[in-house]
Amino acid sequence: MAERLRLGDLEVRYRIEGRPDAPWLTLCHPLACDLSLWDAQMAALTPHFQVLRYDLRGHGGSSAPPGPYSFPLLVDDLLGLLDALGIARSHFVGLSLGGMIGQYFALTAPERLGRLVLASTTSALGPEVEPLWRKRIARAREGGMATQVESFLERWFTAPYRLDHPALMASIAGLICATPVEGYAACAALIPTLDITARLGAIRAPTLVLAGELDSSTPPAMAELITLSIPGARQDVIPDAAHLCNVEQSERFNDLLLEFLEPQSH
Ligand SMILES: O=C(O)CC1=CCC(=O)O1
Repeated sequence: MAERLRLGDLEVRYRIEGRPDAPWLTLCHPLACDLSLWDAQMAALTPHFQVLRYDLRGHGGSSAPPGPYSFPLLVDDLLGLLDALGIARSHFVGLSLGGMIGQYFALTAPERLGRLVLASTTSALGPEVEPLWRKRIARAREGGMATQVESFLERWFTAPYRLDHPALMASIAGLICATPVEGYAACAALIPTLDITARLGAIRAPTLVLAGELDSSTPPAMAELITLSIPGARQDVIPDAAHLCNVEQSERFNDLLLEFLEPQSH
């Protein structure tokens, strides 16, 4: 069952599942989603870890304080949550926006981090994407989150997968529509500002970088740049997956997580 706690200006919704005696593993979701985005991982992870998943500021059941937000603020939220729950150290899996937060987390509080998985993410999209994100935010403000659904689903899943999974597409569309416009706008505005590649050499956590082979939002080349920048990082490309590779190829994604996180060694 999800719980809530207050951290300063933020009420955060989170869920803890898994083995109480096992190492902590924290899951951080993408833009316009919530903690349910990890549902397809839970059966594989909970026998081995104490899994914490939470809704980002401005998303799901967490509150949406007015923007602007910043990556350091999103990391403060995460650290506040870990502190409040008495979690000294956790592995971390972040996908897309969650992976951007993961890079900041690794640099800000290395002593709180075990192993790091950065999935479908980037260390810099480049200033040229700023007008695109500005337009998306403006459309969401004018017409609501329903205006974002079609293009998100097209970027997040391959066409054959969308056609074969209409009920799942409807449920993901529901997540997008349920995201408060303010929270979406404040988080989406951060994406074109990300420019952290030059700092990644300071990350010491063992790191796995995952990319969907067919991801047009954060293609494998962006994963490769992260992998080359973090000392000792490993990379895997997941075939037949677009941006939300943890959903579209959940079995392969879960296998790669478990292989990297080596739960039996704890
Ligand atoms: O939706 C996209 O195209 C890419 C994206 C950036 C941050 C995020 O969570 O998704």
